[in-house]
Order: sequence, then structure tokens, then C-alpha cells
Amino acid sequence: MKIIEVRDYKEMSQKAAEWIIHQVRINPHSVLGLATGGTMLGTYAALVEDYRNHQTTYRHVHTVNLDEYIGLDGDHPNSYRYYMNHHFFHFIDIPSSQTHIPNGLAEDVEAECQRYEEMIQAVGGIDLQIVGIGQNGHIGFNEPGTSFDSTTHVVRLAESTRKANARFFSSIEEVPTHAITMGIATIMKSKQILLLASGEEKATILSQLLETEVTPAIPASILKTHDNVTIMADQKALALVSEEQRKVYAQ
Ligand SMILES: N[C@@H]1[C@@H](O)[C@H](O)[C@@H](COP(=O)(O)O)O[C@@H]1O
Repeated sequence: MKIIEVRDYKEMSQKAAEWIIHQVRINPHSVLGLATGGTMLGTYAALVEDYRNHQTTYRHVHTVNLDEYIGLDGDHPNSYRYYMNHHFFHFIDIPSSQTHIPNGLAEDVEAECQRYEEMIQAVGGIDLQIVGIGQNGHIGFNEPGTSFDSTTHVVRLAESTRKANARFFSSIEEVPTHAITMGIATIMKSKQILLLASGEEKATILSQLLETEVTPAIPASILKTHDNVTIMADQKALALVSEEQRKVYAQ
């Protein structure tokens, strides 16, 4: 695991976008694993800007998103399908049939999880997975305690996660209680993983992540066992990481 320290949110977003553009240019048929949340907004804005200026094509790319709330349809402004369409997909040339997000309205959610897992392998597996990190160490919606062997599955969201995400809804009651998420084993199969973190609200979890042994109590800690993971984080997010730890993870 390597750490790249950047100044601030803007620089993180720009550099993360460059990383994705590079991936798409070296392999126009890339499978990109994508994430949502506040962390990713600047990255998508930078990708849209690049598309306007340089027409980087996504015609042959497949995207697979980490997760989706159960009970929200794609037209609901808080669904992750809506988020992806309105921040990214609608502004680039990717065919919508190549943008994959779990169906939060599926009648049989277990079958939907299995379909999603099989689809990821059928499109060739994830070349580059972008992940954010929850303040409790979750990746995707894999909350603390999730098995490292988990594949795509239904989760009950931790109250702390619902609270953290309530800022996007008009009240916490409206935040869904369940979601479908890629599992930890699904994420770990990606060839390359880029974890983005920005701001002081991520400082505690980042220092815990770097200090801790690999433990299900901090789901993101499993990333330490993957051979191609980079954390790109800004100064505020890295503020509590010791000099010693920075040296361990220096590139
Ligand atoms: N399911 C998402 C995660 O994929 C995201 O990475 C994380 C951090 O969100 P934010 O970037 O808004 O801090 O929490 C959400 O609950």
C-alpha cells in the first residue's frame, strides 16, 4: 500500500481524474469500479471537464459501481444511479448499457446480488477500483464486522453511516436502512485500487487504518494485503498519521 499526499480536495480530485483518464487511455476497454459520496464529486467534475476539452472516449469502457440503496429508484435524487448519471455518465459518451449499478428496486435482492457479482466477472473483472472510506472504516457499504470473504450482498446500514449520509436527504428518517454492496472479496479482486480521502473528518479513520493490524473491525484494513493499492489523501485527512507511518507507506 502506498500513500500519495496531496494539498487539498481540489488537487486530489484533479490527480484522481488523471489516474482514471490514464487507465482509460492505456486500455480503452477498461472496467472501472466507481464510487459515490462527497469525496468523488470533484473527481467526476474533473473527468467531465477533461471530456469537454479532450474528448477522452468511454465508448468501450464498462463501469461497475460499488453500491446502491435498497428502495430508491434511479430517478430518486438520492439514489446512486441518479448521482452517477447526473455527475458523470450523462456528460460522457459511455453507452448506458455499459454502466452497471446494483438495482435497489429488485424484487429478489439476493438474485440481484448474484447477478451483479456474475456480471462483474463477465465483463472481465475490475481493472481500477476507486473507493472512498466511511468514518467507521467501511468501503462500499461493507460495515465493520463484514466478512473478508463476502461477495455482493445486502447490508443493514450502521446508524453512524445513515447519520453521516443524512446530509444528502431532508431528514435521517428518509435515509434507507439497507443497501446492496459489492463485497470485500469482490473489491479485493480488482487489479488496482485507489482510495481517496479528504478533509479532517477522515483524519481519525486514516490514522487508525494505517496503525491497525488487518481486522474486520476496520474493513478498509484488508486493503493492506492487496498488492496494488494507493491511498491518495489530502493534508487534512493525513493530519493524524505519524511520520513513522508515512515512511512505512512512502512510495
Ligand atoms: N457508500 C458510500 C461509500 O462508498 C463512500 O465512500 C463513503 C464515504 O462518503 P463520503 O465521500 O461522502 O465521505 O460512504 C458512503 O456511505
